[in-house]
Amino acid sequence: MKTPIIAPSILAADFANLQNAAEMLNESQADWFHIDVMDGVFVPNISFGMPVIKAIKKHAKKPFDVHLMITQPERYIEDFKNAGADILTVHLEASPHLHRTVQEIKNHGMKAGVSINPHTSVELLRDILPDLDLVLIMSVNPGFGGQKFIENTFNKVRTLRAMADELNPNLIIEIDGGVNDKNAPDLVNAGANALVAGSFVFKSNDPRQTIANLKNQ
Ligand SMILES: O=C(CO)[C@H](O)[C@H](O)COP(=O)(O)O
Repeated sequence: MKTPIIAPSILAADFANLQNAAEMLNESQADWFHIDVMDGVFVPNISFGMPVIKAIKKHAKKPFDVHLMITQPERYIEDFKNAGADILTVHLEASPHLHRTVQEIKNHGMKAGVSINPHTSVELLRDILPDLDLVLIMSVNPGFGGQKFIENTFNKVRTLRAMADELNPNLIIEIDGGVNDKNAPDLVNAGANALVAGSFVFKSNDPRQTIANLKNQ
């Protein structure tokens, strides 16, 4: 089995100790920091924004994989670049001119990702797929950590990997929501190559070991 990229989600960390969380991730086998930005409009929850990302960046030694769960994300591309984003992912459902948004992200020197909600068909990505570095498939309804993984995600990963083999073989397929040591191997076998894990990592007794286990199963 191929070794996946592991991107622990800061959403599940102790917000009063984000420096500790960053140092733990620096020392772990995590590949990226996953940063969830929520606006209370696109999703029914508010997380944090640019100032908090900048503060974490000061202590981080790995790329920032920033997932925008906000409406019209094109308004803030430069701000997230300045805050420290290396990969910027926007929702297909939130950006009416997605092609332009993706080009703008790349023009700002970041890798470009598009995310889809559980109800959105991967087929809707076909025409934008050659332009993307990453697709993030939500395996829970976005807005909250700690939810149950939606099993239909496996079908979506298989369909998307087949599309990517044809249109964009280097595409990173990232899964976000309810990821744990039970579903991770099957996700990778289905074609995913990046896994976000929030609660499973940060609520475990030994987050560093949990990350190592996810990476090396
Ligand atoms: O994007 C998210 C929520 O919208 C979180 O990244 C995702 O839910 C991961 O958290 P957990 O691993 O606890 O499910």
